[in-house]
Amino acid sequence: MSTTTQPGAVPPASTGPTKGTPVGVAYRSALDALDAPNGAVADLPGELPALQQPEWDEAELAGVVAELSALPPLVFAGECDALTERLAAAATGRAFVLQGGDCAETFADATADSIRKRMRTILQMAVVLTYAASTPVVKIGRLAGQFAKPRSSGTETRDGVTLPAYRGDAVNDFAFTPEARRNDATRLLKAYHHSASTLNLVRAFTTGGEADLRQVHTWNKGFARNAANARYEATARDIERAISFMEACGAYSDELLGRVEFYASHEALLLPYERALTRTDSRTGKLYDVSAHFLWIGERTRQLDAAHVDLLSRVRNPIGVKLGPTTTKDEVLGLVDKLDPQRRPGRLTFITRMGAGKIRDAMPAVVEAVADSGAQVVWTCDPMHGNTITSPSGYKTRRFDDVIDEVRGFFEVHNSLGTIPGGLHVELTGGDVTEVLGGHQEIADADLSTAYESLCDPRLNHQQSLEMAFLVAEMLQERSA
Ligand SMILES: O=C[C@H](O)[C@H](O)COP(=O)(O)O
Ligand SMILES: C=C(OP(=O)(O)O)C(=O)O
Repeated sequence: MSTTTQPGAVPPASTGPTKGTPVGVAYRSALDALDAPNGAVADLPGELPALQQPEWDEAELAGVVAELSALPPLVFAGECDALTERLAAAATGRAFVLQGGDCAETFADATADSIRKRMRTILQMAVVLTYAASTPVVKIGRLAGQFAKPRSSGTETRDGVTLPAYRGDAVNDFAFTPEARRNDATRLLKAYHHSASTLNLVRAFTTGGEADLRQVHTWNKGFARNAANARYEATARDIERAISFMEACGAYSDELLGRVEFYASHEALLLPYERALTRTDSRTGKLYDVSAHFLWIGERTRQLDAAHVDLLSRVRNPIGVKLGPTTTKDEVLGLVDKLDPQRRPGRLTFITRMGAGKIRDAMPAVVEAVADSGAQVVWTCDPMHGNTITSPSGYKTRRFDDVIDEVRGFFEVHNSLGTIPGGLHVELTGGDVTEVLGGHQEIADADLSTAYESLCDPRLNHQQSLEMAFLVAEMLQERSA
C-alpha cells in the first residue's frame, strides 16, 4: 500500500498508530494554584500524571500562559450555569442534547462560511428532533475551541520518515515537515483568538436573526439538493405553518422566536491552556473554566488520579467524560464521586462511545451502577469514536450504518433499563465532504478521496447529518411516547 499525504489517509498498518501509546508529563504547579473543590483546601494534589500533553519549549510556554491568563474570558460563568440547568432537564428526559461539530477545528476553516454552515447544520438537526419529538433540544457546538487532539501514537511515519503526530492546530501544523510538526506554544494564543472570533460570530448568528425560527427555511440555503434536504424542506414548511398559526393567535413574540441558546464546547485536553482560562467568578467566588461553556475529558485522559479529572473537578462548568467499551463500574462510580460529589443535576454528562458491536453488552452494567449511586447524570451517545475503521484504500473512516446502529443500541439499553437516553454527540460538518461511508449517497471506499478534508477523524457531511437527525427523531419519539 502506498502512503499518501492527504488528510484522513492513514499510514500503512505496520507504521500506523499504536493504541494506548500515551504522551505524558507530570503536571503540578498550575494545578496547585487552584482552589481545592468544595472549599477543602487541605487536599491539594502533588504531582499528577497528565497524559497526551505535548512537550513544549518551557520558556515559550510560560510567556504564552502569562499572556493567556491576562486575556478576557471567552464565556460568562452565568451562561455555564444556564447550560447546567438545561442539562439537568436532559437528565430527566425533559430535553435532549445535541452536541456536534468538527473532530478538529482548524484555524484556516474558522471562516464565516464554514462557521455558518456548521451552525445551520446543527440548527437544522435540532429543529428536526424538536419537531418530531416535541422535546426541547439543548444545542452545543464542538466549536470555538476544539483545536487539540489526543492521539493513539506520538509519532507518524510516512515513506520511512517519522515525525511527531499532528495534535491539532493549537499544538502544531498538519503539513508533514519537521518544522510544521514542531510543538509551538504560541499556537495556544492563536487558538484563543480563533475561538474568540468564532464565538463572536456564533453569538451574532444566534441573537441577530440568523437563527430566528422563522428562518427555518433559509437554513437549508447553500446546501446541495438531495433527499434529506427535501425531507427537511417539508418539515420546515410544517413548522412555518405552525408558527404562522401561533403568531396569528398572538402566542409568539420576537423574544421567543428570534434567538436561540447555543453553547460552545471542546475537549479540555491542553492543561496549560485550560488552566490559564480558569478564573474565579466575581459573582460567586467559584472557579470556572471560561474557555467554553462545556468541557469534556476524553477516553484517553479520564484516569481518576490524574490531572485532567483533577482540573475539571475544581471548576463549576457542566462537564462531560467519554466512556469507552472497557469502562468498569468502579471507574464510573469513582468519576461520579470525584466530579459530582454534590450530585448536582446537569453537572455531569457521560458520553458513551463504545462501538455498535459492543454497546449493548458493555453499557448496561455501567448505567445501572450510576443509577444505583443516585447521581442524576446526562447520558449521551457518541456513535463515532467506537466505530472508526481503516478502509481498504487506507482512509480512516466510519460506516454510517454502524453509527446509526450504535445510537439504536444506546436507546435500546436505556429503554430496557428505564433510564434516560439524553442526547447525541457527533462529529459533523456543514460541507459536502466524503469521509463517512454509506448514507443515502452510498459513499463507497472509492469515493472517500473525492472530498476527504478532516485532518483527524471522519465527519458526517451535511446530508448524512440530516439523515441521522430524522432517524434519531424516530427513536426519540419512541422515548417520549
Ligand atoms: O478524535 C479522537 C482522537 O483524537 C482520534 O480518534 C485519535 O486518532 P488516532 O488513533 O489516529 O491517533
Ligand atoms: C478524542 C475524542 O474522543 P474520545 O476521547 O472518545 O476518543 C473526541 O471526541 O475528539
